Amino acid sequence: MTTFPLSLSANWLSDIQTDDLTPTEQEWLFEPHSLTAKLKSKATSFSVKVLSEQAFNLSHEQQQLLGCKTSSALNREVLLLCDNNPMVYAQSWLPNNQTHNSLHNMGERPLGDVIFQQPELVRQNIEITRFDSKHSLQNLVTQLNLPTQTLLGRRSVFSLNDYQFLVAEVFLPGAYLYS
Ligand SMILES: C=C(O[C@@H]1C=C(C(=O)O)C=C[C@H]1O)C(=O)O
Repeated sequence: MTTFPLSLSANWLSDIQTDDLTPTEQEWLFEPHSLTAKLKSKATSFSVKVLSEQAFNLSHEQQQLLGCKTSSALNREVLLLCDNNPMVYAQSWLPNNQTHNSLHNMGERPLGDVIFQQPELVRQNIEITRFDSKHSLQNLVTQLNLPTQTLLGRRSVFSLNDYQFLVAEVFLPGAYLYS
């Protein structure tokens, strides 16, 4: 039985040694625009499977990352699928805010299709990490019948005017980034 939210506890680095990454890994990890759009450009069909969407308090680290006084947030966890193959596990943290609940209850619409349409969107720096074969994330990989392997992930804080939210993405085995 999977308990959400999944832990993405890791050593997130904003200055990872890029010479440890292949050009393809760098291309995907540092993609500044919508990952949804990039995946759609590679696939015949694209879909979002919502794994969990729930009210959940931000951790102290997340509150610091977001400069957020409140801890209450909406946690959203999805799979992004290309041609019905799960490519990315994404976890977003949307602080509760009277003015910005437009990103709540997105259902199977990808966040990226909404936020990248907004000219005021600002993406702060992208942090990268690796999840080794012992990380608890591998339970999801096994449930998806995918092979255990070291996984690459990225996360960044986005701002829409004075509203900050956190998006993390983990590239699953078989993702284009590993090709
Ligand atoms: C932020 C984006 O939205 C994508 C879609 C998400 C969702 O629907 O929950 C979450 C993270 C992203 O992979 C993007 O396309 O870059």
